[in-house]
Amino acid sequence: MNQTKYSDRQVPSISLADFENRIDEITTQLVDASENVGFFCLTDHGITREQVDTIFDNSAAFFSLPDETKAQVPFSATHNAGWEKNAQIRPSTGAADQKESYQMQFGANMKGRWLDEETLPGFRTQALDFMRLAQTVSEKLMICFARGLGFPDNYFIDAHDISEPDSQTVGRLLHYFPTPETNDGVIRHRAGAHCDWDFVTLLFQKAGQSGLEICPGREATSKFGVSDIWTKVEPDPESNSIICNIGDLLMSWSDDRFKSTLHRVKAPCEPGDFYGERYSIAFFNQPRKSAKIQGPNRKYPMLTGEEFTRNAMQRNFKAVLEAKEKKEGERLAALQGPPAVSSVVSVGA
Ligand SMILES: O=C(O)CCC(=O)C(=O)O
Ligand SMILES: [Fe+2]
Repeated sequence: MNQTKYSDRQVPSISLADFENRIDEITTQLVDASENVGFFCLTDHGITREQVDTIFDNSAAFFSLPDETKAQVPFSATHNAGWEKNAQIRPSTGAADQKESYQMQFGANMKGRWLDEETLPGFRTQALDFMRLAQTVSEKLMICFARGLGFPDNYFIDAHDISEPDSQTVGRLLHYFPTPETNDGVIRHRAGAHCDWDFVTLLFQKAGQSGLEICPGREATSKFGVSDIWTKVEPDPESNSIICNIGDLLMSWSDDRFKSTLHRVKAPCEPGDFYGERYSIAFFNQPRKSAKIQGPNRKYPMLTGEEFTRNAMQRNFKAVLEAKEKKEGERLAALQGPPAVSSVVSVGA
C-alpha cells in the first residue's frame, strides 16, 4: 500500500465568546473558513467539558449493552435513526465501516427508537439535553451563515426548528472497534472518505483517540481523495473545541459558495496511527421536512428538506448498490455461478 500523503493545513479556529457583540466579526471568520476550507474549530462555545464527558459516558453505557438489546432499536433508512453495527457501506470503499453507531432525533422519526428507562436509566433525557446544547451552538452559526448569505437572521434557525415534529436533525453516537496491529491482510475501514449531506456538522472527539482526517474539497483531485493530500485533525482536550464542517446542504443552499469537505476516520495501517477503540459524537443539523431549500442566486431548483434528505440517502444507497453489483458481476464472471442475494444499508449524516 502507498504511504498516505499528509500536509499540516491550518484548520481555522473561531471563538464564539461575547457572541451578541461580535456577530459580524464571527460572520466574517465563518464565511472565510467556509469558502476556503470547509472545516473549522469552535472555541468558547458554551458547552462545558463536563457536559461533553457526560454524553461520552452515556455513549459508552449504550454501546456496552448486549447487541440483542441494541437491536430493539434498529437503524431505519427511512427515518435515518436507530442503531447499526458493521453495516454502513460508504461509496468510497464499497465495504462496511468497522463500527457501530446510534442515531437519535428530536421529532417523530425517533418514535419506537429509544430504549426504555429501565434498560438505560437517564439516557434519553441526558442525550436530548446534550443535543439541545449542540442545537444552541448551531443556531449561533445559523445566524452568521444567514447574514453571510444575505438572508434574515432567523432564516436557517426556522428551517431547522427542533421543536417541530418534522425535525430531521440527528445526534449520532459512534463507536469504532479496536483494529489488530498485526498485518493480517484484511483491509478495514473506520469511516470511509465522505462528505456529510447535512447543513453543518458539529463533531466531538475524545482525547487521545485520533483518526479524523480531512481533504478540503477544492483541493481533492479524485472523487474520494484516494491518493490526495490529507490533514490530521487531532482531538484537542485543552481547548474543549468542537470540530465543524460544512455539509452538502449548506453547499447547495449557498449556491456552492461554501464547500462541503471530504473527511474520513482513517483505518489505522501506518506507524503513528491510532489502533485502539474510538468514540466520537456527531451532531448533524438537518432541515425540517417542510423547509424550502434554495440559494440566494437560485442556482438549483427549490427542494423541500424532505426531498433533499431523501435524495441524499438514495444517492448513497445507489452508489452502494452499484458497487455491490459491480463486485458481484466480477465474482460471477469468475465463477459463472448464480447470483447471491445480499442486503445493505446506507446511513449517516
Ligand atoms: O467519527 C468521526 O470522527 C467522524 C464521523 C463522521 O464523519 C460521520 O459520521 O459522518
Ligand atoms: Fe462525516
